[in-house]
Amino acid sequence: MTYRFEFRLRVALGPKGDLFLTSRIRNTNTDGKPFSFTFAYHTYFSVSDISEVRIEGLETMDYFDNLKGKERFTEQGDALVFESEIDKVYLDTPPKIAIIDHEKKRTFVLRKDGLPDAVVWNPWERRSKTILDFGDEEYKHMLCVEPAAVEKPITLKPGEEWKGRLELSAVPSSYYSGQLDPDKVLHG
Ligand SMILES: O=P(O)(O)OC[C@H]1O[C@@H](O)[C@H](O)[C@@H](O)[C@@H]1O
Repeated sequence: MTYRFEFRLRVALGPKGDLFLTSRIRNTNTDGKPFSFTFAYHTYFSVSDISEVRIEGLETMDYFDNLKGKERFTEQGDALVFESEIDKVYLDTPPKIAIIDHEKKRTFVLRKDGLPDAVVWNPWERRSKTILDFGDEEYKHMLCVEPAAVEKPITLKPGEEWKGRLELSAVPSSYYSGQLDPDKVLHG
């Protein structure tokens, strides 16, 4: 089935280097029909060493595990850490998520709106080798955290518009330096 829609992406850089991405999708069907879609910003973050980074903001969240037949689980531990392939869709996530890179003394802060879910993906060693445009060792230095609307597709009637906003900031500090209170990052 084909649909007419308009997609607008606004990319803006703030004075401190913050990146603002605003997507707008409008149903421009002339036949009166609604349409549904899912959406994700496939944002790849550069990290020092995947085994040393952690994500705060997703602990205790429910997720679908794409590596286990999309079964639903609940995250138990503290911050998320990584030691093998991951492809999970976290559901109803908070508006702020932090990727803490202790070695680089840098934290990425994601602020999102209109994007309830968050995909977390790293192909790790074995799968990396099957991805043509992905170097065999690159998985060590990247992490995808993708603000998304995937669990519940968005449905737009003709004329209706959806907006999904993402703000990315890199904070030149670390959790341990004391300059960055994780609680303030996530809830401030
Ligand atoms: O290569 P892309 O489009 O950035 O996608 C990478 C990954 O993105 C994730 O959203 C998917 O859950 C993975 O299965 C996928 O492989």
